[in-house]
Amino acid sequence: MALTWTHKDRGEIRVHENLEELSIDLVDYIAEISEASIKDHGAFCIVLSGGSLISLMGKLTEPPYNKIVDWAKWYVFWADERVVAKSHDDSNYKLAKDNLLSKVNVFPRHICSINDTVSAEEAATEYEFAIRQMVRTRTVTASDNSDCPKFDLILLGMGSDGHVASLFPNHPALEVKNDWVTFLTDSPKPPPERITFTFPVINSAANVVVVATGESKANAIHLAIDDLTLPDGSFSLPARLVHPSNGNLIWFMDKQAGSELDMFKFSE
Ligand SMILES: O=C(O)[C@H](O)[C@@H](O)[C@H](O)[C@H](O)COP(=O)(O)O
Repeated sequence: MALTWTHKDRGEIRVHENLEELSIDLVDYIAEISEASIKDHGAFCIVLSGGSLISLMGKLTEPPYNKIVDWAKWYVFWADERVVAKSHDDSNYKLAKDNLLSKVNVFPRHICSINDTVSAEEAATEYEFAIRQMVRTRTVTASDNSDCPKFDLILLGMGSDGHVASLFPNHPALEVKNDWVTFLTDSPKPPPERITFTFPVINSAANVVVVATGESKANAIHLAIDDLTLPDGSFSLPARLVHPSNGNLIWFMDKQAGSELDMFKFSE
């Protein structure tokens, strides 16, 4: 049984017994937001990340989800991407294509991945331009209160250092305000060249999910959710900067990742 609660300003927290239970809850939630978005504006604009998130979404390729989700209305984006060839094992696009997108009926033209033949800087510029065109043509909804897209759902993994997308602790990319997509050539986690959505875009989404599993994430989850004063400011913990201004935030985790949360400790 999951332990769930709503934190006064950190959104909803769902701590699951195991990965099986977490993945069922996650795909149920994705299917629900997909249906609601399509009913509301005829499309579902979903943003993926890399890491274990993709295997946790695997049940979407199985019954009943593969039959009930309206894949033709999906538009797929990435919160971050490694600047490598799309055929490279490090590519987040390849990870999602091999394990998810090739198994369902999303139109290839609705899959918005980066240009893998240019530099990180050019790839970021082109990716932002492509998204701006999609906002202009209203495929992607515009935010009501910022100059940003309002994605229906942004799915983020979280590293044990608290990074989300390719926004790493104390990196200047955390402070980018005027670009939707920025680039790194010095990522502390390899590969070094990446593009990433910036916080203004993440925090303009209608729904944001952070997924964290395993004991190595427990301290970062505690620092991101519980009311703590961080010794060197919140820039040391990117996950703490996930704060949708006008949207919902849900944290999906297993009990290992949630084991240092105040609420989880009190409930034991
Ligand atoms: O680009 C990357 O290096 C990864 O995509 C990374 O950002 C990942 O999302 C987190 O580290 C969580 O990964 P796990 O869920 O596999 O721990």
